[in-house]
Amino acid sequence: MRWIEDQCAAQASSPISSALDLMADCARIVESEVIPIQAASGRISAAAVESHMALPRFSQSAMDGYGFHRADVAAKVTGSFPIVGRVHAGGVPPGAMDRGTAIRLLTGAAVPPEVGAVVMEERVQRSGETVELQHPVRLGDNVRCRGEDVGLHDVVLPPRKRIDPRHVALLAATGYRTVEVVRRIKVGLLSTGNELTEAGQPLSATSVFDSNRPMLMSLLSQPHVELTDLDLIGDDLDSYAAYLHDRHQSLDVIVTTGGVSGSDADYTVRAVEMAGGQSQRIALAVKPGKPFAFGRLGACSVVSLPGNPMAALIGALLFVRPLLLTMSGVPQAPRPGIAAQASAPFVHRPRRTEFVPAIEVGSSTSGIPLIRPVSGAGSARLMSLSLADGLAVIPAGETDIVPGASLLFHRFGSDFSL
Ligand SMILES: Nc1nc2c(c(=O)[nH]1)N[C@H]1C(S)=C(S)[C@@H](COP(=O)(O)OP(=O)(O)OC[C@H]3O[C@@H](n4cnc5c(N)ncnc54)[C@H](O)[C@@H]3O)O[C@H]1N2
Ligand code: MOO
Repeated sequence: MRWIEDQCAAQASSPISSALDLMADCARIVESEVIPIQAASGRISAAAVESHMALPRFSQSAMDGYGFHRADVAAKVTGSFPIVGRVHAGGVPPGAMDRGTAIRLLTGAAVPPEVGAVVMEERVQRSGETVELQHPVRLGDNVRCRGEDVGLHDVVLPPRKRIDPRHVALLAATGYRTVEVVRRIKVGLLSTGNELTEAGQPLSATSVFDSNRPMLMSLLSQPHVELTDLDLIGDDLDSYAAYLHDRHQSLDVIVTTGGVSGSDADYTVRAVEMAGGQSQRIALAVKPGKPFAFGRLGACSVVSLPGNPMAALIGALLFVRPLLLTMSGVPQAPRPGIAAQASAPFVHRPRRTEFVPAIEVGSSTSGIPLIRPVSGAGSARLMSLSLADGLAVIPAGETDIVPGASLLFHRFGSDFSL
């Protein structure tokens, strides 16, 4: 395992990328499994899937209408055509079709090879068993050609791609019933702190409800993740270490919150070590979210996030979700975000990249979203966070942001899927 002690020693705090690099270096890509395609939405493909067929497999009518001979279409013949047959979707076309005739075709029907175009039924006059074509049509009109959608051997599912219902449809249309996906990453979540109480249990005068674990359970409840609730752990080093030792073998990742900032009452790093693993505390140049640790217990990665709720959320967004994708073999993509403009000051002390809960208040004359900080935000506060539309990012090197200045903004919905 490559640690980053040198960097930490050189800088009072480490950039976000150091923690990501450290985790990526240690992350192992998990195995794959084969599952029914109906269950594959949200899972990550393990390998490229090629089509064994062209789509459409045969030329099809795109409309309910009439097919005309390609020689007549090419010669722009109009007038009255006897109807010599009828093909519905799934039906088999009759034998060879002569010039000067028309064939009734329903949407999806196989188009006989002689047909050069299909004319919608609304565009012709039908009387008895003849059809009147008043205007010439173009070759190929309303015909779906064999292979125009998918070619034989086209990749219908790229590797390491998050599968969604569109891919499921494409797999089904090309005849697949199952697909090979990355197995779900087994993640255990625990909260630490003697002050914490499970919602629904009586509170003592100085205790607080555990909000981090429910928050992270819902944040990480994703199709490519198999979550285990590891409950609340009190501030007792021996039992914390014994618990980690017991539980880590069946998990790929343990995420902890609280007890990581390094005081004599913060047990997480020591508990990982006492359980037989290693853990590295890193002071990150991120606000909120500075105290952080990453370690290994056997094959299980242990990500330790700070206890303050907003800091825990930022840590999970910045580090835990990317780690789970890395373990699924998905290459890290730059975090999305949009350019926004400050409509009010953002107070910022340099040194840490700051994520500020912000509200969209409109857009500038050039269409750029205008944002202002939510009042009363803080690492330990939840109301301001829940009122925000997203997080504004103030780079470590900046000072206060003045109205009119540009800012990167991550919408909770589109950028973080909250
Ligand atoms: N002397 C220092 N004190 C603190 C530092 C520091 O650098 N030096 N860092 C501060 C920062 S920044 C943060 S963030 C917190 C993180 O500390 P810990 O990770 O050790 O977390 P705790 O001390 O256990 O808890 C902090 C705070 O959060 C509440 N908490 C914890 N877990 C939960 C939970 N599951 N649900 C709801 N609330 C939770 C806890 O009660 C505390 O109020 O440390 C600062 N201190
Ligand atoms: O950085 Mo702490 O993580 O501000 O709350």
